[in-house]
Amino acid sequence: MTTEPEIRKGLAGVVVDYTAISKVNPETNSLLYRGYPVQELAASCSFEEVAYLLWNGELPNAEQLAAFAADERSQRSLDDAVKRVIDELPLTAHPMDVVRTAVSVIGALDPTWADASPEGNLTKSVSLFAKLPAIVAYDQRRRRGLDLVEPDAELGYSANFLAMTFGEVPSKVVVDAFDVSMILYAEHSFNASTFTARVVTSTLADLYSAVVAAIGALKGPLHGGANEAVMHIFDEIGSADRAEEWLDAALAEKRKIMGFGHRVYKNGDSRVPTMKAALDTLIVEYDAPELGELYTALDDAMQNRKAIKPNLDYPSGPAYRLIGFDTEMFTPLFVASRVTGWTAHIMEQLASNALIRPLSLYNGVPERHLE
Ligand SMILES: CC(=O)SCCNC(=O)CCNC(=O)[C@H](O)C(C)(C)COP(=O)(O)OP(=O)(O)OC[C@H]1O[C@@H](n2cnc3c(N)ncnc32)[C@H](O)[C@@H]1OP(=O)(O)O
Ligand SMILES: O=C([O-])CC(=O)C(=O)O
Repeated sequence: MTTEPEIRKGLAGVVVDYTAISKVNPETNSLLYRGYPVQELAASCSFEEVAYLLWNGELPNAEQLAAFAADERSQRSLDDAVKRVIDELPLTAHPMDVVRTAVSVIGALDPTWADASPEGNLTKSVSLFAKLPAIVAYDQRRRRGLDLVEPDAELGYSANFLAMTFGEVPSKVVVDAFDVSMILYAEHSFNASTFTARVVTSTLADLYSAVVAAIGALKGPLHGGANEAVMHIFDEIGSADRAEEWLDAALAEKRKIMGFGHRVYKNGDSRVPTMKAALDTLIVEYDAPELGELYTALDDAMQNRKAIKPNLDYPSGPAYRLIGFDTEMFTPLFVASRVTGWTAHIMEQLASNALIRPLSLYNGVPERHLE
């Protein structure tokens, strides 16, 4: 008698490989990047330092950081060919499609695309890290009928990102909150988009192909697209006093409440308290208490009805709204951050590669033959 193999839908609970990049521990509700708690990194480091850590395994010393920052700052501008392609894309294209296309064009223009050595892939990773803010900022501005703002090599990553988007550097509170969001979004083990990048890499396709595929996976509302979807929900609800009534109707319709729930964390996402604290600073900065009230009202109602905790997308959506980004730009912001984690995983996959090719159990029509 043959026993049927166990099928784990969605690979839930399946451990597929080792990683030394990050550890998600739902029991202790913690997240470590290269051994460091992400909360400590968010409190004491810049996003540039965290990117360096993810790629190199150690935090940079002052000299290494200066060299890394100079390298990043020198690569922030977009090639004219990339700008032209972005200009050609209609405004009906979702900003994630614009980012995906722009990264694809950058890959096609890179004559060293096939160099998959660790040095070659690190060079490509830093280049994408440096250019993604320009892509996102340019797309945000063109949607508002505004011209591109050139990068400023005097500014750090987040201050420059915001200056390229809004034409000026906002207050330190805003830059710091944005930087914290970039750090928190950077890496999260074998999530769907990172696993996608690893699957593509496992075929020995190039880094750009893996990143483009990962962007596609991140777009969906069950993954990165949830930060955008949270804001649509907030707009539907309108104000805190309507949250319970809205939630009951949504649950009665069997809707998934975006920004809540997680495949790995069942007792709350380790990053939420840090991002909620950053959101709170923005609520004060922009004098927007009603947004905080709505946040709390929906969260409280969700705990009463379903006891499902918020994930990182729940506080980051309203934070990006307050900073001034259009809602559909939120997931591209996630891309700008997660490109660090994706590329670290691409290099880790290549360092000990095995083609990723699981099995399936056939349940179609039995064997049959042409007459
Ligand atoms: C940065 C990130 O990518 S974090 C994730 C962002 N995604 C979201 O916020 C989308 C909303 N959340 C969800 O859809 C889910 O919680 C996921 C996809 C994130 C995780 O889902 P899974 O691990 O597959 O859990 P699953 O979907 O099986 O949920 C288990 C139960 O909780 C319910 N549930 C889970 N999340 C939610 C939610 N957000 N709203 C309503 N019910 C939910 C499910 O309906 C299911 O109920 P059932 O057992 O009665 O059918
Ligand atoms: O880990 C996951 O499944 C989703 C997530 O939170 C992330 O990618 O940051």
